[in-house]
Amino acid sequence: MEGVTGQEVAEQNSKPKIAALIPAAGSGTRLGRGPKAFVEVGGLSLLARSVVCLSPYVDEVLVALPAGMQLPNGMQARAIAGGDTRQASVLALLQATDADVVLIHDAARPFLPTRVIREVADAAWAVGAATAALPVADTLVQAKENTDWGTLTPREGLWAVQTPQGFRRTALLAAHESAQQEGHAATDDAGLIARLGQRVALIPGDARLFKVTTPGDLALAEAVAAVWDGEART
Ligand SMILES: Nc1ccn([C@@H]2O[C@H](COP(=O)(O)OP(=O)(O)OP(=O)(O)O)[C@@H](O)[C@H]2O)c(=O)n1
Ligand SMILES: C[C@](O)(CO)[C@H](O)COP(=O)(O)O
Repeated sequence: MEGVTGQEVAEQNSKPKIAALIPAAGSGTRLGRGPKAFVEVGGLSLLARSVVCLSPYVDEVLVALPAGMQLPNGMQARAIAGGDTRQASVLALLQATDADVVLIHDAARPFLPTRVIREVADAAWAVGAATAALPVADTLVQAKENTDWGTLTPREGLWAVQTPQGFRRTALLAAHESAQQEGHAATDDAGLIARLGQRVALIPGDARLFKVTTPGDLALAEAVAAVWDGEART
C-alpha cells in the first residue's frame, strides 16, 4: 500500500453517500411535445422512469426542473430550478448535494439497466470518474451537404457516450467551476473531467439507454417500454 495515505484507505473501505442528479430542465425542442421530462411512454413519464430505476441504488435523488415547474405528487426526489443549458443545470445540482459520489443521468434516457448503474457507481468511487458508452457501430462520414459524400472517418476507438456518468462529487464540481470560469461549454460531464487530464473509466453501456430526442425515438421508447415493464431489469 506504498504511497496510499491512511485517509485514502479509509475512504476506499467506507461506503460512499451516493446521489443521483437528473438534469430534466430541457425544453424538448426537437421532440416538440413540451418539456420532455414530463412526456409519457407506456403511461409513465421519462423522468419518473429514471427516478424509479435509480432510487434503489442511491441515498438521494435530485432533479433539475424547468423554472416554475414542480415534481409530480409522490415522486421520491428533491427538485431544484435548472439553468439555461444542460451544463448549468448539472452545476446547480452539484451545488445542492453533499454526496461523495454523484450519478448524473439525463431524464431523456428512461431505461437504465441495473448492471450499468452498479458498474458506473463502483468505478466512479474507485477511479474518480466513469461513463456508460458504446462502441460506434455505424460508418461515419464528415459531410456538409446531404447530397455530397464527405470524408470517411475511421470508427475504431470511437465511442457513443451515454449516461449515467459517475464522479466523485468534489472532482466534478471543481471541473464545472473551472469550465464556468473559462467559458468552456461541453455536451457532457465526463468531457469536463477529461479536459483536466483526469481519468474517465468507460463502462459498457446498453442499447436501451438511448436518448429520446426526436419523435422517432419516442416511438422506439414505446416499443421498449412494452418489453421493459414486463421483465427484470438486469
Ligand atoms: N437547460 C437544460 C437543457 C437540458 N437539460 C437536460 O439535459 C438532458 C439532455 O438534453 P436533451 O436531450 O438535449 O434535452 P432538451 O434540451 O430538452 O432537448 P432539445 O435540445 O431538443 O430542446 C435532458 O434530460 C434535459 O432535460 C437540462 O437539464 N437543462
Ligand atoms: C450527456 C449526453 O447525453 C451524453 O451523450 C449528451 O451529450 C447530451 O447531449 P444534448 O446536447 O443535451 O442533446
